[in-house]
Amino acid sequence: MEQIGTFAASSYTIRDLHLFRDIDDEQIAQALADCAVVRLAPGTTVENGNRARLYILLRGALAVEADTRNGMADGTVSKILPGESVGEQSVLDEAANLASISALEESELLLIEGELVWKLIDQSNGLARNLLRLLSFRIRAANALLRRRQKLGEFYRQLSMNDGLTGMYNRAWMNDMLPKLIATAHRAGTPLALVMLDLDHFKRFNDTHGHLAGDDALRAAADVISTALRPSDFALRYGGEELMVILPETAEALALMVAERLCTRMREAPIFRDMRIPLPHITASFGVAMLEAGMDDSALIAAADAAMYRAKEGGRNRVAR
Ligand SMILES: Nc1nc2c(ncn2[C@@H]2O[C@H](COP(=O)(O)OP(=O)(O)OP(=O)(O)O)[C@@H](O)[C@H]2O)c(=O)[nH]1
Repeated sequence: MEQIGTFAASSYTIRDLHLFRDIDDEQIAQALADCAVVRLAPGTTVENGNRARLYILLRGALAVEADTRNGMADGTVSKILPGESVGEQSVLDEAANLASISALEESELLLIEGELVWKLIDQSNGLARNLLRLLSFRIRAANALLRRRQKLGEFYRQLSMNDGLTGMYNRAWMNDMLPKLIATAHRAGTPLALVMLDLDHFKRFNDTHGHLAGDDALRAAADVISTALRPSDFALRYGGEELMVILPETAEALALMVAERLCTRMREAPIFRDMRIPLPHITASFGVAMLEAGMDDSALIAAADAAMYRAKEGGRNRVAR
């Protein structure tokens, strides 16, 4: 960063500076006359000497990266073009500018010390108004960025909580949610039922019709389950061909009825590899377990799993408890 002269001695005028737009004030031009104009070689960084300063780009282009020291930096880089300014917030905060400002190409900047900016604000309503406009624009842009990030975060969170093949919740979701649902049930003293189901002879289905047809069958099974539940129930893919249904506030008799209904719909659901040739129906074995006093998630899952194996042993395509 090399000082090449002063603003008065340069070929630039106050009209080149967006912050001073519509301010026709001779006094301001005079106040800026002695401000340094510096040149930055491409790739070099502004040395702000830990001061609050306003930089206005006169020529070239700058990249501004948010503060890299306070842990808030996330790689967002803004591009600054001629006439635009950097550092107005640090001047208003009277704090050193912690953003990293570097030249994308050979650039010239006007450097205005923080104290002078304050003096100019006292002198000119126009400057104060322009600064407010600029800050309001920055706040709006920052809010929009935040909203976009929130949406993206939510999108990735959902992606990590859902199974790619069936779209159902996955094991990660269950690890997070089942303990919470169990804690709520224990606290409120309401019943909670867990249904574990495993597709029958699925290895044979895969071996006979191919793995892609197996995937279709799994999707069909997920559809049967997901569409047959109340909005307050949850369905997820527990593992390979094992699915799970969580029924909060559901007593045993009702849970058994729900499981029977799912079992019937499963054996009746059509499965299509393509639209011409429907594949054989699939069935599943269902195990129902009720949350008992002192039970945690592992114990409840183990109980549902044991019930599901009883359904397998009992001949499959059935519900056991
Ligand atoms: N197509 C497909 N198959 C899967 C997927 N996940 C697990 N499987 C298959 O599911 C089959 C499960 O087989 P087993 O555990 O032997 O059980 P099964 O043949 O269903 O027999 P039973 O459970 O005793 O009725 C295996 O062949 C797995 O490859 C998947 O995402 N897609």
